[in-house]
Parts: sequence; C-alpha cells; structure tokens
Amino acid sequence: MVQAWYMDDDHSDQRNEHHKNPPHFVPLEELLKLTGVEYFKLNVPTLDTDGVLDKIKKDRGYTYEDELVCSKESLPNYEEKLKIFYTEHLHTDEEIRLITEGSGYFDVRDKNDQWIRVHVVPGDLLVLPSGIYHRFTLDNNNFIRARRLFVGEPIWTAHNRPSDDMECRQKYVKNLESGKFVTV
Ligand SMILES: CSCCC(=O)/C(O)=C/O
Ligand SMILES: [Fe+2]
Repeated sequence: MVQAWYMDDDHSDQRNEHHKNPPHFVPLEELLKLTGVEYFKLNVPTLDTDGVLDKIKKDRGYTYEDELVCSKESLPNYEEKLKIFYTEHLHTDEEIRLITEGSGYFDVRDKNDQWIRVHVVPGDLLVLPSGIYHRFTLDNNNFIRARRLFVGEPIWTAHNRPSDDMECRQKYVKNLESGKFVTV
C-alpha cells in the first residue's frame, strides 16, 4: 500500500526513507490537495483481465503504454539515468506510472515547496500533474518495474528546476492555488 510522508532535511543516501522525527505522514486526500497527485490502487495479477486499468485508460485518454525496468542489469546507462531521475524537474504532460514489481520513491513538492516522499509498491498507479516539480529514486531494494502511460505520442523530456516561466508550470501553480485538486 502506498504511503507518503514529509522528508527530513538530511542529504544522506537518497534510497533511505528520510522520515522526519517524529514521522509526518500525508494521507492520500491531503496529497491530492497539497500537490495534485492522484492515486489509484490496482490488482496486479488481474491487471490485464479485470477491466480496471482499461477503464482508467479509456476515461483519461491514455492511448500509449510501455514498460520500464530500473535495475543495474536491465536499464542502459543505469547510473546516469538514476541521476537524471533524481534531479528535480517537471514535464509538460502528466507523468503516469503503474508499479507492477519492486518499489521506489517519487518525491513531489507540496504547495509550500516542501518535499513529500511517496513510497510506491506493486498495484500503485500515480498520476503526477503536468508542471509539478518532482524526482524519482529507487529504494534499498534497487528494483522497480513500471508501466508508463501517456495521452498520444509520449514526450519524456525533463525540464530541470528552475522552469518557473513555463506555461505548464504557471498553469499548475494556478490550479493548486485555486483549489482545483480536490475530490468532490
Ligand atoms: C519508475 S519510473 C522511473 C522514473 C521516471 O520515469 C521518471 O520520469 C521520473 O521522473
Ligand atoms: Fe519525471
């Protein structure tokens, strides 16, 4: 089950949990309000037969799907890629990841620019909105398998911080401030 918490200010090994002392967990509804990050729980063994993923794809127009495995053995330019993933950045489109094996951390900035760490495990589908500053790291298990979904032809370009003048960033900030990211 996904868990999210505010990170400490310690810059030691990125693969550690980095809880505050005492830990400050963030419930999923709060995560949505504070960041716009959406979450779905899926059942990995029946992913391709139960229709749940198909419905999400249809409802949200996700027409592209592929798979990314992050491990020393299977990811070309492993060290370099992990550095890129862990450099704070944003994208012009949603970043949608469904974890099918392994685990890792997506770190996302909240509306007060504080890091929230989201620990993802199999069955977790995260949607990071366009324009959110974020980063990704493996945890101490050093392995994750994820499906990447996209609307149309994928654009994976990462725009490193600062990218505050980008249209997608300005739109994201406006949405966050106007309370667009809430459940009804
Ligand atoms: C588990 S997916 C790897 C991380 C990634 O694809 C990305 O774009 C991070 O921002
Ligand atoms: Fe990203």
